[in-house]
Amino acid sequence: MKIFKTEQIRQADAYTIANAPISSLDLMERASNTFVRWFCNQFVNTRPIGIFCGKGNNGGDGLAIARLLSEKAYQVKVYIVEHSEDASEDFHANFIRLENHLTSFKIHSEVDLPQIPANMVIIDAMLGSGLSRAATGILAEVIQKLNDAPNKIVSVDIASGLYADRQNEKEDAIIKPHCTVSFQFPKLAFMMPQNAEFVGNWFVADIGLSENFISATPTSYFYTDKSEAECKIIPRKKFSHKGTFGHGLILAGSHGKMGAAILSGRACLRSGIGLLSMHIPGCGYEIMQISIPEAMVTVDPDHKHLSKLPQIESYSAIGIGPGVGKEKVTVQLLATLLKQIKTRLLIDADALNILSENPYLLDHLPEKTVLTPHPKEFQRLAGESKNEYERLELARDFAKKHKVIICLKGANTAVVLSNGDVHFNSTGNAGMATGGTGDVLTGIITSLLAQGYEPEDAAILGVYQHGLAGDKASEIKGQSAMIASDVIDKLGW
Ligand SMILES: NC(=O)C1=CN([C@@H]2O[C@H](COP(=O)(O)OP(=O)(O)OC[C@H]3O[C@@H](n4cnc5c(N)ncnc54)[C@H](O)[C@@H]3O)[C@@H](O)[C@H]2O)[C@@H](O)CC1
Ligand SMILES: Nc1ncnc2c1ncn2[C@@H]1O[C@H](COP(=O)(O)OP(=O)(O)O)[C@@H](O)[C@H]1O
Ligand SMILES: [K+]
Repeated sequence: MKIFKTEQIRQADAYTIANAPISSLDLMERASNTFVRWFCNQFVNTRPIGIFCGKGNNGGDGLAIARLLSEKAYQVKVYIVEHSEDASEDFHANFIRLENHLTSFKIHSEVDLPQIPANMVIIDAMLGSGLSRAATGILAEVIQKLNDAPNKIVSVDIASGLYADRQNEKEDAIIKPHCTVSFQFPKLAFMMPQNAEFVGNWFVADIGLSENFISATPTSYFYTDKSEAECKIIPRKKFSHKGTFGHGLILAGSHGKMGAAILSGRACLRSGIGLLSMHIPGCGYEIMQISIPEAMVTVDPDHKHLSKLPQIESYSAIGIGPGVGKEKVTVQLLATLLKQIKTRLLIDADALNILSENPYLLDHLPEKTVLTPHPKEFQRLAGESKNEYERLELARDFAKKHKVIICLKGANTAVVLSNGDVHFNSTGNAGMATGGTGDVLTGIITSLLAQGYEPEDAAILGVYQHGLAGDKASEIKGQSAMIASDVIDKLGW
């Protein structure tokens, strides 16, 4: 699914109005109807509804929603926050339509603020994607009051006060909704961890903007949903054999960290690879043979750390990093690997930290190497950033400069391609914030690379499958009890 910036959403709006054709008022009616259909599935009509409207088109939506809900026998109270003398045309039109149904209450100043019954559901339609400056004055006061109340809040299109695609200041007044119903596209703001409390659960309501415009308009931001992930899967053919699915090599583990090697190896085998070899330090030999009988093992001459690169010519993909540490001998091994490698490569964990501490190695990264840093590893690699928008831009610049693919891990992992495109992931949950889940991701993506998936697809699909397995694991174990091995158990499609 594409993610458009505010300006492009406005253009999609205008294009649809001109070409559908449909009047802008009818488009607002359609959007409001879509919202109302969603709302009626969530909330019964015995609960009182309070709709807080601004005076732009977001407020116009609020007025239309008020009328449509009252037609469905909801008890609706409409409050208009008088932040400006002027109102948009469609706000006016909906204000007139509403007059026959309901009286509205104007909020000019703090004294006009209503008492809010505890069971009232609040619909936030004060400011939408037209936000051009921070909410101040009476808007900020209403936002503060609603945030302080215990009531459920549903934001129309986007929380009032939240910029759709740029950074807010810390002190900005922004609604903290329980959920947001966004028109046609998710907003870039929804992908940023720092905005979690200003988004809540979010849903996309298809309001029928022009398909032609959407498909013809380029964007750098995407959201990987089920259908997009599934269409990347290459089916296994009936007469295929283990040679069809590649032979991967994972270099992982050190004394005390053999678990990382085992997790990545198991995940790799559970993701469809034909053959897997593990290169590990001497101390891990028996552990590995017993834990993963399906994997072949090459043993490093060093007992505790990886020090010597094995023969690598025969592998279709190589993954390196989980639990390897940063010993000098391991730095040397990575440098040799970068010089010799001719196949697909994934670099994770301490192997990324080695890159950060030896930046000359970055010049030797093969094109389309997949890097899987968590935020701290990324910071070591690419430097500090003031906020998550800046971090994303830093990742895009880094990926373009070094022609690599970066999986910036976290909720909504951002897969940043070497052309600067960003694919945010839709799966996964906070139960995955536990040691070893990153090693599992290394195994999955290495497996897909070995099977011949293009690195872009291996990264996007691997991240999706990892999160999906995490979601299945959390259904059974719950988020607190699940561990990385549970994620591996739930792999497969
Ligand atoms: N294609 C779409 O996405 C559609 C959008 N619609 C609605 O239209 C909204 C956008 O409407 P508008 O562009 O009128 O903008 P808003 O309703 O978000 O903002 C209203 C007006 O307030 C002013 N304003 C901005 N920031 C302010 C602030 N901090 N304090 C006071 N005033 C401020 C601006 O001049 C803006 O035009 C969307 O969020 C959505 O709810 C729907 O009606 C129909 C279709
Ligand atoms: N809150 C979350 N929601 C979704 N996924 C998460 C969350 N927290 C962590 N994850 C996922 O779990 C993995 C953690 O990786 P990492 O930090 O490298 O762990 P480790 O080094 O212990 O293996 C990443 O793939 C990340 O996207
Ligand atoms: K809103």
